[in-house]
Amino acid sequence: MRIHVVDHPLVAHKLSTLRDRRTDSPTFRRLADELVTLLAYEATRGVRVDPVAISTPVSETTGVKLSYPRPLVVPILRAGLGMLDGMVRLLPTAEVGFLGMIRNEDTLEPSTYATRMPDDLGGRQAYVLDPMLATGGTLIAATKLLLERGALDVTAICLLAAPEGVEVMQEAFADTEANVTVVTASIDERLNEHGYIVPGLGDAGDRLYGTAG
Ligand SMILES: O=P(O)(O)OC[C@H]1O[C@H](OP(=O)(O)OP(=O)(O)O)[C@H](O)[C@@H]1O
Ligand SMILES: O=c1cc[nH]c(=O)[nH]1
Ligand SMILES: [Mg+2]
Repeated sequence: MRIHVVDHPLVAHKLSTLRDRRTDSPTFRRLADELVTLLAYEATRGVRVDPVAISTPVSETTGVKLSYPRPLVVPILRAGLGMLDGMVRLLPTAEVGFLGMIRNEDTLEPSTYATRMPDDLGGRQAYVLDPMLATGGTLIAATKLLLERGALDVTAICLLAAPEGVEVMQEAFADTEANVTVVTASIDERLNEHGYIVPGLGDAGDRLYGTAG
């Protein structure tokens, strides 16, 4: 598995405001949207394109267009939904599939409560959206499901990652032939005893949707 930390002052600036506990939900949503577009620029570096002949007003030349089959974008509900608009702004022709997953607050084990995407992902490049890679349980399960359905490669865009989650992802996909990549704005210090990323940003879903109580 490949991990890419996007090192850019604009990303660091937006992430700092996102982390701040005083940032309200509307601002949090806007920043998450802006950040995913910046991360997606790096994450799509390997998106497949085909050559295409074009005529400019001056001459004939060769350009490129996205290959078929189209890329598949998969937000992991609920928090990943806050990253969807920012992603499809960059890849407007992508197909979108949905995975609803929640991790148990006591065991930290993920469970899947909704799956809505093509059964056959043969030849598809998949982009998973989830703001938080914590223990890694959720992203491992999502990536396995996509690879089992035939995805050519899986690129996850996570706003934040914990070192523990990165390590288990690396172990889980060490022998996988398909390319698995995680693109993130930061690898934080650690997980706390509740499985939350430190310093992190708290519960991404609660902060996006105003359910923090
Ligand atoms: O790496 P892990 O330890 O598996 O944790 C990460 C998961 O936890 C959060 O979702 P959550 O279960 O809070 O669901 P939500 O998006 O509905 O809030 C987050 O959005 C990831 O999906
Ligand atoms: O820090 C964390 C860990 C998991 N899920 C979150 O929303 N935040
Ligand atoms: Mg949550």
